[in-house]
Amino acid sequence: MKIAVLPGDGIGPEVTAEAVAVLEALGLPGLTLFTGDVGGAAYHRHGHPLPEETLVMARAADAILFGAVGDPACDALERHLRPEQAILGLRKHLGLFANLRPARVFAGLERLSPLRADIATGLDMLIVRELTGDVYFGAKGQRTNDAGEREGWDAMSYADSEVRRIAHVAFRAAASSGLPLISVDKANVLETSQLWRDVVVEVAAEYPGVTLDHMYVDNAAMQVVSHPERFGVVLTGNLFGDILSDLASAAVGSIGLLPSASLGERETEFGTFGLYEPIHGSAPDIAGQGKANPMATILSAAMMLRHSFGLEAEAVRIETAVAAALADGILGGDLGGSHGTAAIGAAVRERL
Ligand SMILES: NC(=O)c1ccc[n+]([C@@H]2O[C@H](COP(=O)([O-])OP(=O)(O)OC[C@H]3O[C@@H](n4cnc5c(N)ncnc54)[C@H](O)[C@@H]3O)[C@@H](O)[C@H]2O)c1
Ligand SMILES: CC(C)[C@H](C(=O)O)[C@@H](O)C(=O)O
Ligand SMILES: [Mg+2]
Repeated sequence: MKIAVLPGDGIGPEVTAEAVAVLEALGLPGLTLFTGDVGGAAYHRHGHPLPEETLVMARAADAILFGAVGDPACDALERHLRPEQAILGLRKHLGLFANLRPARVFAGLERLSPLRADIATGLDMLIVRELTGDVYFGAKGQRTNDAGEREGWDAMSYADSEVRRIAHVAFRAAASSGLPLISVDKANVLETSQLWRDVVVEVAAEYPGVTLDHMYVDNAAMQVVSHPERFGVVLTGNLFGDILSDLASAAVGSIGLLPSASLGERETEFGTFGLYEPIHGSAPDIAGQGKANPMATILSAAMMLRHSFGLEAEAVRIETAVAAALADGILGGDLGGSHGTAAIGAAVRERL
């Protein structure tokens, strides 16, 4: 079982080190880890945020554990050289179109949420975010318009097949969990969203047991914090999913708690090939201070064991240990506590 570990920038190396230590603490036989450069760290060393050798390593692995990329020192570089291109490039090159972002308030941990406890208690949703299309990957640029003014532009589009394959992922998740499905779009304004909605309705015919609703993204943002219990599986595009998942993380308590899995169609001998990362970024404001909460990355490692290695019991072991640490008051600064990165990692390992 080969895992490519790509720590990246800022707090990325700090949080991945703890997740790797958790994996090692499980003592799984046959686990081999390789480390590669991505992001600003790779740019500074190799002149490119996603060096060819990193891509080769990623392709050769059965799963990827990714930290975060992003470095303010690189923000003035041409876009194709910026750290963020590493994660966008990995998703695109590896065909990882299905991004699973579960957001859940653990039972008894409603107090971590800024929402009223009676509202927070119903928050348990799976955001299924399309990850390789939308305005992220359309043509873009800056130009001078006819009025002689500077203008920036980004083309948003989705092809039928792109919507269809991610819709199937969401419908399957809804069918197997018995949860209702809400598709989030902006079909009242955007043609891209109208096509999205039409395709989702077509796919729905294949899943008669799944309850489907559609919601405009502005309304969805409002309801995630006012009525989170209405959401089970949430199907949405790349941009809306990016925004809604940060919102959902705040409703849970912190962005330092939300993991993700990015999956494609490739199967290995162990499970589905995938990339696993916290939903947060490189957090330059707290990088290098040992303050980052590694739980999102540790929970991402649990998702890796589940989806890429078929190790459900070990995944649950990690998730239970994280929940136990939180219940015991092991809280990072992001949750109003004073535990540092290493202390949180150690506390999770003690509870495995
Ligand atoms: N997948 C990724 O690699 C990824 C994701 C998001 C942002 N980014 C990049 O990260 C950089 C910073 O972006 P940003 O500031 O908008 O978002 P961010 O997620 O890095 O940070 C937002 C806020 O949340 C806090 N935070 C984030 N993760 C935390 C953790 N584990 N523990 C405690 N606090 C945490 C940060 O300190 C900051 O105050 C940018 O370059 C951005 O492009 C990368
Ligand atoms: C860093 C950025 C490209 C990325 C995204 O927008 O997908 C991040 O915000 C995320 O949520 O993984
Ligand atoms: Mg994001």
